[in-house]
Parts: sequence; C-alpha cells; structure tokens
Amino acid sequence: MYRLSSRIWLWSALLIMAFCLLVPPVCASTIANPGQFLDLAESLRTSDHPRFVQMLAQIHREEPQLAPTELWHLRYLDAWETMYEGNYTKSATQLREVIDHSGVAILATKASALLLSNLGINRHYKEAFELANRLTKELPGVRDPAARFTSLYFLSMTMTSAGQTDLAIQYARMMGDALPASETLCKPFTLQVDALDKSRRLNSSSPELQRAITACVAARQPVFANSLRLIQVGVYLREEQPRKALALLDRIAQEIHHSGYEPHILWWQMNEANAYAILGNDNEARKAALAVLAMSHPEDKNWALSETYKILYQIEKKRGHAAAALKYYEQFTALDKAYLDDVNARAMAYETVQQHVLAQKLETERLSQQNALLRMRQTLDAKKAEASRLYLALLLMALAFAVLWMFRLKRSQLRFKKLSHLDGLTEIFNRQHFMGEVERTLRLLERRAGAACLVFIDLDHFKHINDAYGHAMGDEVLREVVMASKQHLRPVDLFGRLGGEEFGILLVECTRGQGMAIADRIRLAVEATVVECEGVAIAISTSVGLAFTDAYGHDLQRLCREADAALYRAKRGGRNRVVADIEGSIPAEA
Ligand SMILES: Nc1nc2c(ncn2[C@@H]2O[C@H](COP(=O)(O)OP(=O)(O)OP(=O)(O)O)[C@@H](O)[C@H]2O)c(=O)[nH]1
Repeated sequence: MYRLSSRIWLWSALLIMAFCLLVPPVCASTIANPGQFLDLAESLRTSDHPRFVQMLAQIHREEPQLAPTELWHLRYLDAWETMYEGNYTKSATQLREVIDHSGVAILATKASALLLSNLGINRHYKEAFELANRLTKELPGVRDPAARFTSLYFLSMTMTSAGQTDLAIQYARMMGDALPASETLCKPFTLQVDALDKSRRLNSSSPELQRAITACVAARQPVFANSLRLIQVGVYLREEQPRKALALLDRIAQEIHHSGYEPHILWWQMNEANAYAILGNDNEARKAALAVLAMSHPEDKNWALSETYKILYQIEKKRGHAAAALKYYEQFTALDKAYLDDVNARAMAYETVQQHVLAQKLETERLSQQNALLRMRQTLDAKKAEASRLYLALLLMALAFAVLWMFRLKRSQLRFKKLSHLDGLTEIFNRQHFMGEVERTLRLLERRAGAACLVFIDLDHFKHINDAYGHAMGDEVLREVVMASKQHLRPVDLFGRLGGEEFGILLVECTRGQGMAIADRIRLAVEATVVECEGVAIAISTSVGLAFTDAYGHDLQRLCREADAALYRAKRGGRNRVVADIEGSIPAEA
C-alpha cells in the first residue's frame, strides 16, 4: 500500500470505491468482443486487481485489432493502473492524452475526474482547481449519468480539500439528485458528512451521519461505512466523549482490521490513542500511539502521525521525560506545520484560481459590456440615420406638398383673377377690366404717340330676339357674335363686353382707315352669323360707332363719349352700319 497523507487516504478510498462501482460487473469475458472485455476489466479494477492486470496485458497483445474507441478505452485503463501503481506524473500525462485526443466524451470526462484526484494527491493544487473549474463549466453538457456522477464526486472531494465545504455539499447533493442505475446514495451522503466534518459542523447526533452510515451499510460499501464510523469516532473525541469513541472503535475493530485497508487501520489506531489520552489512561494511549508509529514509515507525513506525536509528547511531558517529550514535540510541530502548509497551499491555490477566474470573468464582462455598448451605439446611429432619412423624406414631402399647394393656390388665384376679369357668358373682358386695360393701353400709346381706335358695338333689336326666341337663344346669339368678331381682331387688340348686348374694342396701333375696315368686317361677320332656332335662322345685325385718337387724343372718357355718339348715330341712321366720330375725315356709314 502506498504512503498517503491521512486526509488523502480517505479521498483515495472514496476514489477507488467510485470507480469500482462505475461499471456493473459483467459475468461474461471474451476477447472476441474487445469492448465488452474492456468494460469487464474496468469493473474488476479494485475487486480483483490481479485479474485486471492480467486482462490488461492480454488486451495489449490484441492492440492492433482494436478500434480507435477501444484503444482510447485501453489507454484510459493504463492511466488508471499507472496511478494505482503510484506513478502520478506519468498517469497525469496519460490522462491528459485521453482528455485532449480521444474525442470520446464519456472517457474524457472520466479521465478528467481521475486527473482531478491525481493532481490533488500529487499536490498540484492550482492545476487541480483549474481542472475543477473546467469540469464545472462542462458539467451541464455531461449527459452520461455515470460520467456526471464521477465528475461531481471528484468535484465535491476537491472542494472539500480547498475548504469550500458548502460547494462540496452542493455537488454531493447534485450526485444524489441524478443517481446512475448502478449507484446508491452512499457516496453522496458520505461526501456531505466529510464536508460537514471538515467544516466542524458535524456532531455525534447529526442526522446526516446516521443517514450516511445506514446508506453505505445497505449498499455493502464497507470502506465508506468504516470511513464514516471513523469520522464519528473523531466527532466523539471532539465532544470529549472518549468512552463512546472507544466503544465504537471496539465495535468496528474487527471489520477495520479484517479489511486490511492500511489508512483505516492507522486512523483507527490513532483514534484509540487519542481516546485513551483524553481518559488519562496514558499507558494504553502510549501503546496505541507507538503502534501507529510502528505502522508508519519514517518519511511519512500525515495528519494521523502528527496527532500521534502530539499525544506521545503530552504523555512524555506529563511523565517528566523532557528529552523524549522534546523529540516528539519537534516531530509533532514539523508534521503539523507540513499539514497546515498543505492546507494553506490548497486554500491559496483555490483562491488564486478563483481570482484568476474572477479576473477573466470581469474582463469578459467588461468586453461584453463594451461590445453591448458598441452594438447599442451602432443601433442608435442606425436609428439616427434612419430617423434623419425619415425626417428628410418627411421634409421633402412637406416641401413638395407646400409647393404643390402653393402652385395650386396660385393657379386657382390666377384662375379666379382671370375669371374675375372675364365676362361669364362670352369669356371676353368684362366692362371693368376692359375699361382698365383700355386706359392703361391708351397711356402707353400716348407716351409713344401711337394711334388707336375705340369701337362700340351694339346689336340691333336684340330685345326682339329675346322676346321671339327666348333668353337662352339670346345668350347663344351673344356668344356667336363674340366669336365671329374675334376672328377679325389681332392679339394686341382689346375686346370686352360693356353690358347687355353692347361690346367695346380697342384697336391698337391702328389708322383711321384700318379701323373702319376692321369695324366693317366685324359688322359683316355678325350679319353673316347663323344662329338657328327650331330650324329658323335668326337675323342678326349690329351697329358700330368708332372714335379715333388722332381726332380726340388718348383720353378714355372723351373717346367713349365720341364712340357712343357715333354708335347712337349708327342706330339712328338705320342700324347695321359703321359710323365714325364726327371729327374724322370720313363719315363712314355702311
Ligand atoms: N339674352 C340676353 N339678353 C340680354 C342680356 N343683357 C341684356 N339683354 C337684353 O337686351 C335687350 C336690350 O334691349 P334694348 O336696350 O331695348 O335694345 P334693342 O332691343 O337691341 O334695340 P336697339 O338697341 O335700339 O336696337 C333687353 O331686352 C335686355 O333684357 C343678356 O345677357 N342675355
């Protein structure tokens, strides 16, 4: 048996038992099926170790025939055996190989869990806690119940070794929550008791203790049951109940010694020495303590040995054996220091890893916060750009709408203005606008001494047309007369309805002769206008009076008076004729 510290002994026992029960024993064994053969070998590792070694050698001879998964399984078992033989460094390398390269999730998880224990035993605490962190992270993805159970088992043990007993209890509870078919509550309960004991929260009447013992006895797990009973002995001793401790030690003595499990025997012996020492039975205490020393090796460094030296020191001191007392005291303090150093190293390593993880987490959080901020900014910028585009579009739409609205307004204003200038029936200038335009034009002409002729037109006997054919026909006649007259005007001439059946024309830049000719052409056009009413052509004629600027100047009033007078004369002269102003050279009458 290999020399381990007393705390590690318990963990080793827990480790061995865990692997014993991971794979249920298989009865058949044939190399014809290497997968099954490997499973069988794995199940026999601790219960029949010689056979396991022999099977390992046998399958090594068949190595070339093995499938890749089977080869990796074999390498995992090799790593286990190497660790069992005490070569932790080589075993760690082999396990890392399986973890990194096997590609078989269950094997990688089992190898990780075993490596965790390996690193702990080998006092590579920092690496152990780093691996524990990785295992914890990977745990949600471990679906295989046995692999999950194993991971939790080693995680719980590792947390206890780091003094993180609450976490250890939590992992142990998680083991109990999802037990693989081949497992019982013995191991989860034992781990909880161990964590409670390490954190001094266990007393002899704690229900957890009894519950765990019952579960392990029922599950036929003597190593676990004995570990729990030895813990109970320790609790009795802490509670100053040495007689109860001795009674329990007595009860389990046979089983402990029969098991041959050296760490338990040593632990049992040390507890006996301690119980007798508390009772003041120095002889028995010394005897038991010396038995512990006899079982140990000079280079052993463990807590049980440290406690033993302490007991011996106290006894020798009491007896006044100063030299012996000093010798034991020196050995006790050296071991105690080593043990405390180890505890501190574990706690320190745990804290270091946690700090590192925390720093990484903070850095990750900081980076993710920066990313989130950046994303928010980008989103905000995109939204701003979108909003700007929207505002621009809205602005353009509003602008377009305003322009359209203004355009339509202007157009309708112009239309109304134009309409307000026109006569509703004939659509030529109404009187007011006509007079205004005539006055403006006359002023312009006057400035450049241009000639013009004002023409007044009045339909003859229009009342009769209305009376004979109706007012609507009268309107039609008015429209036709206007259209006929327009044919003889130039764009510069002004044409307006003065009222009723009376119209005015200003012929611009027009000589007397031209004026008379145009007026007569209009008269003739009116006369030729055909408006029929129920097949009867309506006779239309008009009288025309003219006044020229060459005779009366550019004064509108004067011209109007003279044109009106000429028109009056045309009427009086018999109608349907053109009469010019009196002062004109030609008294034109047609
Ligand atoms: N249909 C129609 N008749 C109008 C309009 N404005 C005025 N009149 C009519 O025109 C007629 C003008 O009659 P009068 O002033 O007696 O002149 P007239 O009958 O043409 O006789 P003379 O001018 O002397 O030849 C009236 O009967 C008015 O009612 C109009 O817009 N439409």
